[in-house]
Amino acid sequence: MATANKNLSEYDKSTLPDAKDFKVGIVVSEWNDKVTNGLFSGAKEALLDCGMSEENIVRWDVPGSFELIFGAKRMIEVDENLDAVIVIGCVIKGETMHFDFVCQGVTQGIKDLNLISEIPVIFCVLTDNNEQQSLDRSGGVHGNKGTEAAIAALKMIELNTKF
Ligand SMILES: Nc1c(NC[C@H](O)[C@H](O)[C@H](O)CO)[nH]c(=O)[nH]c1=O
Ligand SMILES: CC(=O)[C@@H](O)COP(=O)(O)O
Repeated sequence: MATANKNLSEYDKSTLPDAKDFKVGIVVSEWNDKVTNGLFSGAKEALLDCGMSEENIVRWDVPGSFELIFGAKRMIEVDENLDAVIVIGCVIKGETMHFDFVCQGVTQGIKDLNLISEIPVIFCVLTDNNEQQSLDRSGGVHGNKGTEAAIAALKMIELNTKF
C-alpha cells in the first residue's frame, strides 16, 4: 500500500502500551530541517499522547542523514536506559547520484544497527523526489511519518520487553 492510500498519522491508542515508563532517543538530521523538525514534532506529540514524560524524550541533532548512523550508535552506548531510538532524516533527490548513495548508506547502516543493538532503532528517513513529497509526509496531506515512527517505536518496545 502506498502512502497515498494510508494516512501516516492515524493510530489506535487502545492497541498501544502505556508509555509512562518508557524512554526514547530521537536523532534528528539538520539537512532539510523544516521537514525534519516537522517529523520530530509528530513523533514527540504521539509519544506524549501515549503517556511518555517529556524528560524521557532525548533529542540529539546531527549534520545530515548519513550521520544518523553514528548518532544512534553513540546514543545507545551512552544511555543504557533507552528503550528505543528513532532516527529522523529527509533525503531529497538532487542532480547527482549522491541521493542514491546516501539513501542506501543510511538504510543499510540503520539495518545493521538493528542487528547488533539490544533496542530497536526506528527508521524515520524520508527519501523523496522533491521537497513537496517531503512536506506532504511531515504533517501535510499524507500525515506525519514522525507519528508513524513513534507508534512503531512503542510497539517494538512492547515486543522487546516481552522476552
Ligand atoms: N543531500 C542530503 C544530505 N547530504 C548530506 C549527507 O547526509 C552527509 O551529511 C554528508 O555526506 C556528510 O557525511 N543529507 C540529508 O539528510 N538530506 C539530503 O538531501
Ligand atoms: C541527497 C543529496 O546529497 C543531494 O540532495 C545533493 O544534491 P546534488 O546531487 O545536486 O549534489
